[in-house]
Amino acid sequence: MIEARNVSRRYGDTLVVDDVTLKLPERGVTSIIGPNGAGKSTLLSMVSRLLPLSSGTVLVDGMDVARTPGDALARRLAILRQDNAVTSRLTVRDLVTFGRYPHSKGRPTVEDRAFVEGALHHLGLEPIAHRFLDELSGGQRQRAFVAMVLCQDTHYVLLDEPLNSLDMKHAVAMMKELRRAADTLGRCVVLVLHDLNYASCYSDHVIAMRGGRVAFQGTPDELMRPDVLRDIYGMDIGIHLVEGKRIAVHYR
Ligand SMILES: Nc1ncnc2c1ncn2[C@@H]1O[C@H](COP(=O)(O)OP(=O)(O)OP(=O)(O)O)[C@@H](O)[C@H]1O
Repeated sequence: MIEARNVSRRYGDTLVVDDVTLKLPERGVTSIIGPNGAGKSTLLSMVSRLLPLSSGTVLVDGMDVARTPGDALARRLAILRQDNAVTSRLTVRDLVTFGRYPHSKGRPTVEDRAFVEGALHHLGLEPIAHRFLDELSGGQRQRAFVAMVLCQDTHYVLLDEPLNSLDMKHAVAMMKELRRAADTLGRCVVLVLHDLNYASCYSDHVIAMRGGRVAFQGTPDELMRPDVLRDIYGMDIGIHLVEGKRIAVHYR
């Protein structure tokens, strides 16, 4: 289980994550939503130790992330960051193979290669596996980074805005792939999402942040109510039942 205890992060005098205590569900898909600047990415970065905490503790399966060796954490938790800079000339297959590093230490086995091919297949990347990352579209590159993260084969999969740059077809395919990881592989998938309808249709649990704090936690049905959404976003959002699902409409 991932547990945050009284976690805060400040920049100068500004608290951007303010005394957050929460336990993430051990399995299934959890989405973190909320307005720009609410602290979602900062929280995810602290959970994965990309960013040090100003105060508090994060435990992953009871291990304090501040004191856990990097390779031990990398075998349990993988993260997709929002800003994936491409610094060298890698092919899609090279990048995805990097995801196996915590297991292979740079010497991929037959099993590692099978994971790579599986991830390329599941993200629809086989036709472009030989292409260089700096020659791809934004959405193709995003799918390659997600494949790398899934290839790490960790129980905890944290993804900061995985739908960035994806068209509708690829966004739906991505959410179905993440649901598959949760449902058939038993993973704990945690996503930062901006689209309420993807969050509500594909998640088991939703956490909303606002002003550095957790403003809401619950099921998609509990989230998708005008009063709850007004409290989170400070705007009127209509909810309509479509094919039994609560869909948010905010183009008014
Ligand atoms: N390096 C930094 N120095 C100062 N302030 C920062 C820094 N990084 C983030 N912040 C501030 O921390 C706050 C939270 O940022 P964060 O990226 O966690 O928000 P978010 O909820 O993920 O937002 P978004 O939806 O826009 O991605 C913002 O006000 C941001 O300006």
